[in-house]
Amino acid sequence: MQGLIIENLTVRFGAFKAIDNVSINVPPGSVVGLVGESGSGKSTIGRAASFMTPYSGKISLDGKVVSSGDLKYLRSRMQMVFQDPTASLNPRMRVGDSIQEAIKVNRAMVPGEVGHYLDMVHLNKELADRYPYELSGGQRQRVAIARVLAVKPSYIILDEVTSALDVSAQAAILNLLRELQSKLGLSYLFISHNLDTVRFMCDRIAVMYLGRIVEENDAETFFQNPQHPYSRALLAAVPRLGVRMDHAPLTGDIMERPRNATGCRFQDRCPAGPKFKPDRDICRSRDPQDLMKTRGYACHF
Ligand SMILES: Nc1ncnc2c1ncn2[C@@H]1O[C@H](COP(=O)(O)OP(=O)(O)OP(=O)(O)O)[C@@H](O)[C@H]1O
Repeated sequence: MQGLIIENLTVRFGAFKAIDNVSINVPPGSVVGLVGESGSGKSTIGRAASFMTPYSGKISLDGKVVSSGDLKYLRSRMQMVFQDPTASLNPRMRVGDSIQEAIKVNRAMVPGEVGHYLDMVHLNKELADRYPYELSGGQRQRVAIARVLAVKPSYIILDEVTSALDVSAQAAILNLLRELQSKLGLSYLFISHNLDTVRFMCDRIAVMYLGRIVEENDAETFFQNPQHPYSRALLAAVPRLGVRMDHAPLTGDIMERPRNATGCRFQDRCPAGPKFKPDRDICRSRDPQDLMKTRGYACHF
């Protein structure tokens, strides 16, 4: 059967059972959200599926059961992006070298490929010469995504990928991930405690509570009519919920980085216009109020 299929996964840390017999299926081309409060076991599922944590149970990718002996196969088909891009990028490696390293894991590099992957995540090719510390948090996360894309995986586990970013960078990264998903036909296991972002991103949602999945449903049903009392409590704890961009924009479009002296190509739509300084090369508005006024139009940076 096609897809990332996790069956009867159990993870123990000593006597503590962090994951208790969890099964979850990420069909090809879909985005499945994993939500739940802190400590419920979301990240442990992601780490176990990537063989970073020992587990019992069965994990298969497009019909092939994978084990710790199949790491090369697994890494070529499935990749993971973490909350903190600083931790996943080598601080001593220039951005371009870092992407090149990821490309060369499975194949020979084609000239211009580094630039191609920077382009895919909407970063200027000139950033290839910079070190991670010379980038913003949003730019670093884009580089982490570019590295993952360079391996050409079909499945990506995204673990709280926007949690460390400010609101405008969060919106831009979410838009980028959706764009890449539809363009490349990727499948995501999207781990988040933020129900707004989950609603924006996901087709299906699984709810974790104390190491177990207590509800799994398609996204709209989950938000309209949650079945489990814990799901209802989780939703009730959110002061305000957004909706998917297709219906009414939560995060809107992405403001492009200014490409020339005349500035951002969305400048005419940017209510933060007076704050925009073309000479500074970035949209200056990072104020959530501005984002709300713009219905979420957010600059990349
Ligand atoms: N290496 C470890 N050793 C011992 N216990 C661990 C380890 N990793 C995770 N745990 C425990 O397993 C449980 C699940 O942790 P996990 O990080 O998966 O939760 P989470 O839902 O991702 O939380 P958060 O949203 O805060 O990241 C927690 O009780 C945590 O303390």
